[in-house]
Amino acid sequence: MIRSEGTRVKIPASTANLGPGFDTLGMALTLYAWIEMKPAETTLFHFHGDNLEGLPKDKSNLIYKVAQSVFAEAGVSIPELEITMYSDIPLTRGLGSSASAIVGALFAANLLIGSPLGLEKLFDMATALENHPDNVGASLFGGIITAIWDGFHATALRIEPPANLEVLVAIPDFQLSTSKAREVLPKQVGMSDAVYNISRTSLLTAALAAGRLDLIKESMRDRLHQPFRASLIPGMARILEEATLHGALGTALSGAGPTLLSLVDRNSNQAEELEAFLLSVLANEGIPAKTLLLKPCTDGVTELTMVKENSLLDMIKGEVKA
Ligand SMILES: Nc1ncnc2c1ncn2[C@@H]1O[C@H](COP(=O)(O)OP(=O)(O)OP(=O)(O)O)[C@@H](O)[C@H]1O
Ligand SMILES: N[C@@H](CCO)C(=O)O
Repeated sequence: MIRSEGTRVKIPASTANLGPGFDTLGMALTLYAWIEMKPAETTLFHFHGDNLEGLPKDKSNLIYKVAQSVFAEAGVSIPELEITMYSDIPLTRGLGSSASAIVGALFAANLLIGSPLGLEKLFDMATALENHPDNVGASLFGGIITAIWDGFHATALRIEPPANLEVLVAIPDFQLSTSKAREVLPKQVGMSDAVYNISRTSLLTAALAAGRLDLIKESMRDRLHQPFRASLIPGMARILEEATLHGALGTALSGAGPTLLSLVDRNSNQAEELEAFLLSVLANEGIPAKTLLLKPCTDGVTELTMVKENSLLDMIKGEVKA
């Protein structure tokens, strides 16, 4: 059954890796994108906000293509779609914009045809498109996720974020694509570096599950990707080294960067000092940046109730950041 009135969904941004958990750990964040999808006579896009500028508005768009993959999987034909989107998630900055588009498109398209595909199937499809499960798992399930991918199936376990955890992100004013940030990584790693990361990923996962914020500082360190990516983000090495002196529980590159992410204890009252430190280090390198104080988002992608008289923009007016 096709819903002719269309569907609306809200998708959280995400951060990936959390330092050592390369391609494994993800966390949903309280920063969102919204997608409305309807069957139409001719394919049409309405993009709102600064974060979608330059994206294609034809059938080559990722959201259109992902929606068609859902219809093909379910044996349904809806060749023309009207797609409306608003996003507060900056593009190509390490906050999971591509994962939010993929998860939103999969979820909205599946709802449009009566949800024949289960969440686990959508997770496999999302991971196959993104190539790793960390961002898409967080946007799909919410909270903190630890995930694996065998090339066909993704498996994730969701962890409830500690109640006092906040997330300060410093978003540099330049884009860095995931593909470019993966090109600088080595093809092989040494055993001692692998052990360094496995042990920290395990400790960090257990610390987050147990609410042991005191263990975050040491367990967020990484040797598999951040040292190689540091050359792409001036100021990053100093921030990773010194942010804990300014109130961070731990700091990491968010996803493939260039955003830098610090975990903060809400009760520490040090977010302002940390924000000033992050901005001054980046400014010293000649990089303008902005900061956002976010929380882990406990919900994954959600369906919004369609109210015909209310456009998507009317509906989300009170919620958007920009
Ligand atoms: N709403 C959208 N519509 C179409 N394409 C999109 C949309 N959002 C993101 N994309 C595509 O995803 C690309 C960004 O993906 P990329 O993986 O490089 O960065 P990111 O997802 O923002 O960061 P990270 O994966 O490090 O968290 C954009 O250049 C664009 O091609
Ligand atoms: N785990 C991925 C996240 C970015 O998409 C990476 O670090 O390349």
